[in-house]
Amino acid sequence: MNAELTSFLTETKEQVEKRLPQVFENLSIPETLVEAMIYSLNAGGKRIRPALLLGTIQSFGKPMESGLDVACAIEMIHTYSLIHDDLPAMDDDDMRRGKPTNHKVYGEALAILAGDALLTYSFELITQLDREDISTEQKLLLVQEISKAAGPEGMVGGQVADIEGENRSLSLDELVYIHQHKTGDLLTAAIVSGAIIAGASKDDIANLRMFAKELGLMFQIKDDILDVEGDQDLIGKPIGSDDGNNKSTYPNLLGLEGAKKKLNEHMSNAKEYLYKVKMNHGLLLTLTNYVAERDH
Ligand SMILES: CC(C)=CCC/C(C)=C/COP(=O)(O)OP(=O)(O)O
Ligand SMILES: C=C(C)CCOP(=O)(O)OP(=O)(O)O
Repeated sequence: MNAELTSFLTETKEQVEKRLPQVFENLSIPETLVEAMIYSLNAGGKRIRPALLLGTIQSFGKPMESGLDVACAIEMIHTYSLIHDDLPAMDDDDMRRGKPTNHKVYGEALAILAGDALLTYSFELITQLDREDISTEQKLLLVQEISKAAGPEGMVGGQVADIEGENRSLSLDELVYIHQHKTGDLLTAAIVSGAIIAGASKDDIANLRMFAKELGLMFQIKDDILDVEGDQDLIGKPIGSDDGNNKSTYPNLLGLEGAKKKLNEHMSNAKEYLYKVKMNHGLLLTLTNYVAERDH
């Protein structure tokens, strides 16, 4: 990873991790609930969605600070999805981000409710934004974009298709549907939200959306590849869990080399769309390379 990207990822991670606990201050919440929410939020993670959102704002020459709370909101939605994905009714995983999963520490009921609270509070946070540089119309666009990405047509729909696809072999089209919605849509929402906050034009948003769709596929294909050849200590959970859960993955369907070839094809497509956007491309290009080359 180049030094500039390392410092960008470190800086955005630090900003988000400082802000996240602050957004729960002065709220009247049962102590165990806030503890369970903060447990998973604090458990680490690459914070790639906040980095993409903030990086998009910066690439349009606007102050990243304007997107900090929305970046936190999207990280809260992502964290809820991981808490629920790990539940016994879903992937039944014991470890996440190098720590016991939320339900292992707090029990299933509280894990479900901590996820629910993270999801709902994320939207409360966006509607409460009080900044001169974000209009009411922009807030409405953000809520529309993010709720659609997280909801039945987005991440939830993708997760249902993923569960229904277990124990049978899927076609590539079916797998693309799952990857795009389960993973790609929230990553897309992060990038498009950055563009909305930066006041980007409709054309630029449309091209960024196409870029993000390709990036979302890349992200999950790489996750599948890491599940085969990654390092357990870096990933923070056992490798081979996709096989254990009888999931169809790119490496299962196309072989490891075939999966890597697809990853590269989507990377080329992503960069083509990115070059069409009127912005400074450098940062999002390096983030695209990072998605393909990351080790966890
Ligand atoms: C509505 C819900 C609960 C959505 C979950 C979405 C999601 C991306 C789960 C992780 O996928 P994964 O199982 O492929 O990733 P990991 O290998 O990290 O568990
Ligand atoms: C969508 C997928 C593949 C689940 C894991 O997401 P990340 O790889 O972003 O997980 P963290 O870094 O946030 O733990």
